[in-house]
Amino acid sequence: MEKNNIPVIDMQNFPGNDEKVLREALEEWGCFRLVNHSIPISLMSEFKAVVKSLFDLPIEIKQRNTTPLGWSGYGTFKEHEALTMFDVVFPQAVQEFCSQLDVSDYQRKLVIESYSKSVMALSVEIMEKLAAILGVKNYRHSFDDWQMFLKMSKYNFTPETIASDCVGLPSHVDDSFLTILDDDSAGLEILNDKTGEYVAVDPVPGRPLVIFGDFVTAWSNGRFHNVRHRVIGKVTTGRVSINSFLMGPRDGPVEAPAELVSDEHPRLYVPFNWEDYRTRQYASKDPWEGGLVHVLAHPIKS
Ligand SMILES: O=C(O)CCC(=O)C(=O)O
Ligand SMILES: [Fe+2]
Repeated sequence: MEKNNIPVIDMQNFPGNDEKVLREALEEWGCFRLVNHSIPISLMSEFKAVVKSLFDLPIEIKQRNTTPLGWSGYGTFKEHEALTMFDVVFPQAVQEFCSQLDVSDYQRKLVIESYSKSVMALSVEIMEKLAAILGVKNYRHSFDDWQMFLKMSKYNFTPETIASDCVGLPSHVDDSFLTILDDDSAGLEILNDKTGEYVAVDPVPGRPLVIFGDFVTAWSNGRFHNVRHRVIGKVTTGRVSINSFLMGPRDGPVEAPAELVSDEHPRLYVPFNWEDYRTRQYASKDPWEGGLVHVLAHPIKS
């Protein structure tokens, strides 16, 4: 556990004591810090350096970054600009991103492709552990075909915006199963539901943070927690963060597997397609409010 109480999971301690820690992290926090994981630390820092260099490109080049998803690609929001690489399971998708931004073959092969593979493999490993904890067998071998996208963000805070307690990204829950956030960006805060207070998540080099989103709550039939979080202005050096979002099945809905539904635990959420869910969130009046309320199996009558 860290000084702010955020659980720390050792990926090598399975089976072992960390199964219990992982369960508690999911039931209480909706996030945890990772140690002894499979992404090489040198690759994390090389990838970060490449991402920083992409943000230094002229705006006309950054604007070439588009994806098949209407709501992603290069965009700006207040102090924040973002690039997206969609569907990292496919080398063609990585290639497409790299050609949009004139990335060299060296950087593509040795850094961007390697990082994408590595972060996807780690997400699959985490999902397998979640399935094992819940006793879910049907999903065990199919996570590696799930869709994942990478959102790279740069926050251009100034001394003035920092002094005015600037929120770089408002409080929200992720529309994802899980999000792996790279290791060294100050300013992230997560909400501790028990105390109702935000907790600062300090950067720890080599130790990414895993954040659970709405889809894990739906899939686990309410057993696992998602977590509200936000980014506040702390540094003026251009805060760059890399978010790897594991979205869900390629050809099927997000739904609680049969093992998790019973008379005692009736289905809480109707099955949904993750892309429709996200599209609705983006179109909604308040996209920062969680979207689970729209997929309740028994909507609350007003
Ligand atoms: O930049 C960060 O640290 C977090 C960003 C985030 O929460 C998001 O993009 O969903
Ligand atoms: Fe987020």
